[in-house]
Amino acid sequence: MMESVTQLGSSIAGFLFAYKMLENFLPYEILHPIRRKFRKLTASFDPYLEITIPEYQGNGFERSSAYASIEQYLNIIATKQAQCLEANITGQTKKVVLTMAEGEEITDKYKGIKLWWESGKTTQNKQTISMYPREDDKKYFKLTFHKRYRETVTEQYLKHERQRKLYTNIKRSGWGTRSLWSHVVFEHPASFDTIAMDPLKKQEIMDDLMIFAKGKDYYAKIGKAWKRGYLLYGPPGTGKSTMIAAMSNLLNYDIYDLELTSVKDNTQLRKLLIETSGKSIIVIEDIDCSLDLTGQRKKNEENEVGDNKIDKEKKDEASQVTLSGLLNFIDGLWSACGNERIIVFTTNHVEKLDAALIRSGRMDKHIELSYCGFEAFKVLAKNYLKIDSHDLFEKIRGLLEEKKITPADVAENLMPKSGTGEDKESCLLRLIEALEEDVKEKDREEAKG
Ligand SMILES: Nc1ncnc2c1ncn2[C@@H]1O[C@H](COP(=O)(O)OP(=O)(O)OP(=O)(O)O)[C@@H](O)[C@H]1O
Ligand SMILES: [Mg+2]
Repeated sequence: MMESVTQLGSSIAGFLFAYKMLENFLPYEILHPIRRKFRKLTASFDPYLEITIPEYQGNGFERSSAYASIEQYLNIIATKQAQCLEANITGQTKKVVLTMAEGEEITDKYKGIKLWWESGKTTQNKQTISMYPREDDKKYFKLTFHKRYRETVTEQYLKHERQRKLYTNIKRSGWGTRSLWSHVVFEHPASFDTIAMDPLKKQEIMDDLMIFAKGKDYYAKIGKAWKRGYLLYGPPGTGKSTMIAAMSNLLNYDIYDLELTSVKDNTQLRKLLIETSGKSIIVIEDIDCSLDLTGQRKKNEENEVGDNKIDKEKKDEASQVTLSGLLNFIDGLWSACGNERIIVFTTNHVEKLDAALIRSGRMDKHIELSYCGFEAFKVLAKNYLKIDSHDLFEKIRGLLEEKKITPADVAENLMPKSGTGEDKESCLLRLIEALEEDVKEKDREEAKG
């Protein structure tokens, strides 16, 4: 008896010793299955570390931004691999669609360190009642790497300089994801420095944003969801989209550009919004055009009962998102799961918007972007011509008081024509000419009647 115990003991010791020796030589691909089988036994010797990143964090309603960015990151790696794959399939015109089965792995390399990513899910107790339209399965990513690289991986690889992203809800399939969003890296030079508008108003907006971004404790104290809504309105070319880019650059937030017309219905809208991550700006541009938000839709449908089949099919393809669906999102789910998010609506026609949509509490701040005043002009002159003053400024000041011109048009006139070596004065003169031309036109129109 004693003998067999000793024997068993020595064979375990032998196994562990062999394992310990082998781990330095055996590739992970071979070692990995052994590890899995003998996990308990080898735990203390295991040279590999695992880090798990669950999809939902905190109370379970907050999609982790780490998970979201890993998903996107792995998508890029997988797409690159897919491109190689695609090149090998001659005569195949169909796109290779990569889907990652559970437990499947993808490898990555960072500074020569090999890393393994694995996607998986744990199935929750089906008896729990979910109030939110979220699946019961908890998805996660698992990263495995050799212990000796712990510091490099956690301090550098995982904190890899965060590139900001611009997400759109144009459907694309990808690696291991059923994500409704696709993204590109967001690089836009706009900053509040270069935005042409009244300096006091600009400062007020910047302060508002900074207070929001630092307001975690404040929002928690007053029991309010950490979110803020901005309505940017004004004519085309006054800098609404530019300001959104500047906001993202100021706060280091991702942008989710939500194209409402391609959202199927309210359910899909909810899904999209739940999939956004914290520290982000959700943008709905041209809110007045995106949707028939005035309740007209229902009436139209009633009138068109007798429509022929083709019309009906067309209508079915159209977005079924309703004003109340959007409001529910802003007030309901949004409050429950949307922490550290900014929502921005833009419109050229603020007067057309449904009062319910813009009542305060939904849109916290209304910002008007308007025609170019003298202060705004000075910012543009600095941006484009690198000047703070010029003899012609006074003349321009007078003309701007008389004439409505958008910052976009001023910018267009001020920009030196490339390759012509145009000097600053000719640029200013071109602007003056454009303004005078417009003033003359206005006079003519007035004279006509
Ligand atoms: N206030 C501004 N400050 C600096 N540049 C501006 C400003 N407004 C417009 N521009 C310039 O004009 C271009 C168009 O502006 P932008 O796209 O931001 O306008 P918009 O208000 O979003 O218009 P639209 O209503 O048509 O979407 C920008 O690329 C930018 O160079
Ligand atoms: Mg715009």
